[in-house]
Amino acid sequence: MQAAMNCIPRFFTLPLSDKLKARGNPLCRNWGYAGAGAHSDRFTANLPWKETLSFGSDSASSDSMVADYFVSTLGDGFREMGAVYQKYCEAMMKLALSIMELLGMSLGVDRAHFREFFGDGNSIMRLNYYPPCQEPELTFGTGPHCDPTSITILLQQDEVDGLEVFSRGEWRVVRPARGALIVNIGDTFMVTHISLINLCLFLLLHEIYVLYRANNALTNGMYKSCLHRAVVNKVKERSSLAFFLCPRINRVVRPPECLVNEENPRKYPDFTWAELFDFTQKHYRADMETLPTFTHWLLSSSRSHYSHPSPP
Ligand SMILES: C=C1C[C@]23C[C@H]1CC[C@H]2[C@]1(C)CCC[C@@](C)(C(=O)O)[C@H]1[C@@H]3C(=O)O
Ligand SMILES: O=C(O)CCC(=O)C(=O)O
Ligand SMILES: [Fe+2]
Repeated sequence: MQAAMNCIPRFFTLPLSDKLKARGNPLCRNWGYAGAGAHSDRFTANLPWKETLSFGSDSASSDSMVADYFVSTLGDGFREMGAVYQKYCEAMMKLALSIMELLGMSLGVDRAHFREFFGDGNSIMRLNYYPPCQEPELTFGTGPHCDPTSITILLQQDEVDGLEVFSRGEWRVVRPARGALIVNIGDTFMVTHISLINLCLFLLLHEIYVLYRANNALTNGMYKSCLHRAVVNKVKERSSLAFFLCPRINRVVRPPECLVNEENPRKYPDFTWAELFDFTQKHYRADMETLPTFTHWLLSSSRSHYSHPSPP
């Protein structure tokens, strides 16, 4: 984990000409380097005070996808960095699937259920780099949002506050703890009537702080996903590593039968992860209202709902 954290400033302090080699990607518009005032090609206001490098991490498609991305995009001089992030993404995927197994056990479904649902997923790895800002009160590193993805495993740089979660009516600092990972649950994933205490105890034993309030498509409207943000400061740069677990791009997101009944009718239409992801990339900047806004957008489109052809 430390090697992965140390590589962040090594990349972002490169000359801009080197970083721009990673801008854009033919495979996925979300991948690549987004420069100072990230996403200026996508948004015209409230640009986040950060630079990011995002890339795919699909264990199913190749066992050297991340390493290959760094060498093919940035050159042979980045072979070692690619190897560090290849290993890091493999470890995050392994952890994420174990968390999914735990959630499956807590839900009373077969422990392989979510492992299979996400095992061939199109996950995203993102390096966040937040330079110091002279007027931090006028901007955000990453504005208030719920991750549209399924779960996020976040590693924060030590000793620099930045991550905040909205809980019990106020913004609360999630203080970095050496060696700790933070797991937050996003719009796509389901956390249902599960004994979250057990989940927290399990994860805390592994020094993983679980930020949850999750409801989402697969929960059929029972909880809200974790609202969080990253603030910046005048003095210290800050880095973070976000591993976003996602299902396969064409996987249909729908709640299990046991969550839908007369008292609890379907609240979200069937949709594929590609539809939600594309919505956040082409039509709407993910915030705390992404899922309801997406649902309204989807229902007002002509596509038939609730009856997506069953996934391949
Ligand atoms: C699917 C994604 C879109 C974002 C990266 C991943 C999960 C988190 C999303 C994001 C960070 C939420 C805040 C707004 C955003 C535009 C950002 O600040 O980067 C979002 C990402 C994105 O759309 O690139
Ligand atoms: O940098 C952080 O602490 C949070 C980043 C985040 O929320 C994100 O990238 O989705
Ligand atoms: Fe986030």
